[in-house]
Amino acid sequence: MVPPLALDIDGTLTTPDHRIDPRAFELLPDWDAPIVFATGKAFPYPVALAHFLGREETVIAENGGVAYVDGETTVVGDPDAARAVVEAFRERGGEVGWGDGDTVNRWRETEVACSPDADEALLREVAAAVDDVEVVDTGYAYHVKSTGVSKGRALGVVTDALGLAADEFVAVGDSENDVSTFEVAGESYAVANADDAAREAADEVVSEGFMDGTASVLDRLRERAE
Ligand SMILES: O=C(O)COP(=O)(O)O
Ligand SMILES: [Mg+2]
Repeated sequence: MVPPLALDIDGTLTTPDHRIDPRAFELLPDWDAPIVFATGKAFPYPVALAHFLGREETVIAENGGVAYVDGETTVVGDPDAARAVVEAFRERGGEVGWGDGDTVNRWRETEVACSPDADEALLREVAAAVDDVEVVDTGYAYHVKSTGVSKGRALGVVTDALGLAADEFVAVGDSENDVSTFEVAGESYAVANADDAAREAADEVVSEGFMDGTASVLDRLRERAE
């Protein structure tokens, strides 16, 4: 039997230019165990991915702020604190940086994401003045979020609902927001493009980057199961 998976999305199932790698549509629909998509993106993104892969919508969004399994949604974190930080950041001249419309934050319920082009030093300075709020850099955004909210904690909520233990899962990821997943999963892999925090936390750093790395892990898990 192949193991259940906890998969990050950006940097892990994508190409270097941020597209879903087409191999996700070959490798994941028939994976014969649960898959949890665990992302920093807002709730609709992993739901849509699971939907279009023909998988159960079992997802963690907003770095653990939102978890969805078996039709149940769990929301944790203090969105008002995150919004207050971003408001103060704006008052001091900072820009969230996604342009008009801002679909990155439109459906976000527990945190606020700023563009990688945003003024990181100013954002961190403003956030440091507020209790229980932190800034997490995924390489794709700076997330202003409640401390204590994490993908790893949300994975506990999801695995309980599935009647599984987190340590039965194999996790693949690429950044700081995957460290908590790596800590609770039974086995963890960082792809070659991973940041230092993810590399350090992973059981293994694979030699290929992005979906090449993830595909190599999945191949290995399948061979092992045979
Ligand atoms: O939304 C981000 O910043 C990163 O998303 P990810 O957790 O799927 O890599
Ligand atoms: Mg990622």
